[in-house]
Amino acid sequence: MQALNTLLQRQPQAATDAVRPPRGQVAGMDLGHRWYAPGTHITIRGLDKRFGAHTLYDNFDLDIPKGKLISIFGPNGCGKSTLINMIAGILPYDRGQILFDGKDVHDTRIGYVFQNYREAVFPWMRAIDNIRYPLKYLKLSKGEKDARIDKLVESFDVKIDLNKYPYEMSGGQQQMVSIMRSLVVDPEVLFLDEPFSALDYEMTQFLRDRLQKVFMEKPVTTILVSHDLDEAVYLADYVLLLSRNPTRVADFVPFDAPRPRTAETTLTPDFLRVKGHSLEIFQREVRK
Ligand SMILES: Nc1ncnc2c1ncn2[C@@H]1O[C@H](COP(=O)(O)OP(=O)(O)OP(=O)(O)O)[C@@H](O)[C@H]1O
Repeated sequence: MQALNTLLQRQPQAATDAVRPPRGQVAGMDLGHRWYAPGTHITIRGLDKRFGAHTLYDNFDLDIPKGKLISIFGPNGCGKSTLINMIAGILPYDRGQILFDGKDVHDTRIGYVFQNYREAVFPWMRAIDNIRYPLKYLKLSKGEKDARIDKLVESFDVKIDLNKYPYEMSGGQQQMVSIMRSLVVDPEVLFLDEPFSALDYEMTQFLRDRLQKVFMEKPVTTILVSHDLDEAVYLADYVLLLSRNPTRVADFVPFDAPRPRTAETTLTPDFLRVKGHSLEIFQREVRK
């Protein structure tokens, strides 16, 4: 709950001299001593993370493109959640730099959906108040806030009564509330840590489709951790395959099937090729 509160209460601050990146740290320019390409949103350089004597990340570099959905897939315990938590600014790292368009995470609006929705939604608030909650930290008029909520409710095609409390809702409905709450701030970056793994198939399909719809309306840089390779490929613009520790990028595989993707997408040669290739890399890493 602590991490959640920190995230929900984080307001983008005006850039100050203390947090403004040094001259030259803009997309397409030299970031310190390394080049990064135009179109890059998040740059990770020289990241180290240790848990006690165990080195999880050692001088790790990664570029994440803007407005794309990246699925992270890799062996158990390779550090998928640790990576997104470090990028989202809720877990400290030992060394390195993570910048968003040259900005610090504290100057970036982010949305985060946790796997465990039961601990993520506020049980004492109605669904609608859960969704509205992060807006109290943004400088918007009441009319603007209402308009945001109305648009989200419309996008998600919500059929349930949002005046209900979480305990009156199914797990899938609670996770939908959690996803809507992460989107209401109009995030620059959206983090999804296994958001569907505890949900039934029907609800998973529904929420994947809603997410795709929102993403098509406005492509927001999204980082998804998934244990389901079909899901990882189905939703992704790129599948980031991680190795065993110390964690490296094993591959970064593009998948550019048109959206919205449907059940038919999973039967296309392109989908089967990307999935087959990803599985091969995964099995190679697991055997190491
Ligand atoms: N707070 C912590 N203290 C000590 N070790 C930790 C901590 N958090 C994670 N680890 C260790 O770091 C490694 C990576 O954990 P992480 O949860 O990031 O992996 P993951 O790839 O998301 O795992 P999974 O596939 O099981 O979801 C694991 O070995 C884990 O035990």
